[in-house]
Formats: sequence, C-alpha cells, structure tokens
Amino acid sequence: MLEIQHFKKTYPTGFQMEIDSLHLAKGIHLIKGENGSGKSTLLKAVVGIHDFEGEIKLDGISLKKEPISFRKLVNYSEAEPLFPDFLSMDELIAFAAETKGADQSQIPVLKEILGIGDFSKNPIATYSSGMLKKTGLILAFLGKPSLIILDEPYTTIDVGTQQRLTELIHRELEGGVSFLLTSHIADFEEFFAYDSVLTIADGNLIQSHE
Ligand SMILES: Nc1ncnc2c1ncn2[C@@H]1O[C@H](COP(=O)(O)OP(=O)(O)OP(=O)(O)O)[C@@H](O)[C@H]1O
Repeated sequence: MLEIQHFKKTYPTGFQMEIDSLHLAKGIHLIKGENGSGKSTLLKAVVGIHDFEGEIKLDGISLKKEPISFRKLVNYSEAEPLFPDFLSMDELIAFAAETKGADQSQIPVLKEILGIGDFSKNPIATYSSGMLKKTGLILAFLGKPSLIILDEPYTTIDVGTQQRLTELIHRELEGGVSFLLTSHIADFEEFFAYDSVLTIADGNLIQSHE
C-alpha cells in the first residue's frame, strides 16, 4: 500500500530523519514514539505538506510524480489542527468534500458518528479544543481515500466520541481503507489488531509485525 524509499528530511534546527526502505501492507499501522521523535515529520511528508528527499508511493502512485492523484488517495487529521478562524466547519466540509469528490450523503452520517451538532455552522474562532479536533477528523473521512492518517486521534475528544470513532475506523478498515495512527498515549492501542507497529526514536524507525 505505502512504499517509502531513501527518505531523508532535515530541519535547519539539525533534526534529521532517515528511512532507507519501508513497505506498509494494506491494513492498520501504529506509529509510536516520544515527543519530538519525528512522528509528525514523517506524516507531514507522506501527505505532501513537507518536502523531502527520496520517494513515497501510495498504491503505486508517486507523490512527487503524480501529486494530485496521490493527494486524492490520502486524508490526514493533525494532532492539533489549525484552521482559519473566520470559516465554519460546514464551510471547510463543503470545500474538502468538493476537492475529495465526496458523496454528500457521507456528511450527515459522519457528523452523527463524531457527535457534531449545530456548532458546525459557527466560526472556528468559537470552537473548543474537542470541536477543533472533530473538525480535523471529519475532514479526514471525506471522499474515498485509500489511506487515512490520524495523528493522535483520541486526544481531546470525549469518551463517547472515542468509542464511535473506533467503530468508524473498524468499519472503514472492513471497506478496504488503510490507516496510519500515531500515539504517545497507550490507552487506545488495544482497540485495534495492528498489522505493524513502527517505533520512531530520534528520527530512526524500527518496524515490528504484530
Ligand atoms: N517546522 C519545523 N522546523 C524545524 N524543526 C522542526 C519543525 N517541525 C518539527 N521540528 C523538529 O523535528 C523534531 C521532530 O518533531 P515532530 O513534530 O516530528 O515530533 P513528534 O514525534 O510528532 O512529536 P510529538 O509527539 O510531540 O507531537 C523535533 O526536534 C522538532 O523540534
């Protein structure tokens, strides 16, 4: 599903991440690592936010050679999402749904699952941290992605939403969508039977199969 070859990312601060070769099969994968180990750096490269040296392919499509096709296949929810304050969640959903070619019928279903009420019509400036997280999460499920990347999906959302999010991930997995999740908290690791666990430490990656 996801192939990474000769990956290298260096920040001006001196932090460097290198992955010689990584192949993730279809399914669900967990990335673990301490604060500052490089988890978000890798994810932001995979979704095309950060530039990098090397090659990343999803379902055989190269991020560098076919960036538009690649980006249609991958959706991403940030650990601490930031959106323009003056827009509402509904406006962001409308924009993302169009760019991702989402079926309109997905929207009310996802809103129900994620416990998104009337607040979605209000500007982002008025949102709590949980509402902001739900905004990032709903955008990540729109369209027909092959891979959904969720950075710290369970932090800041309430217990009921956590349970329904787990059911949603299981349902999408059964439908053939792959997931890459990160965590530095252990409590949700038992929710899924991971196909592999990637541990990142100081920009280096170790892959183990469950
Ligand atoms: N835009 C940036 N410019 C310079 N350095 C950065 C940038 N983003 C991250 N870094 C550095 O890269 C390293 C890895 O950061 P990264 O955000 O990938 O870690 P993380 O594993 O996701 O951490 P956390 O669990 O705290 O979210 C850190 O040393 C950080 O300071």
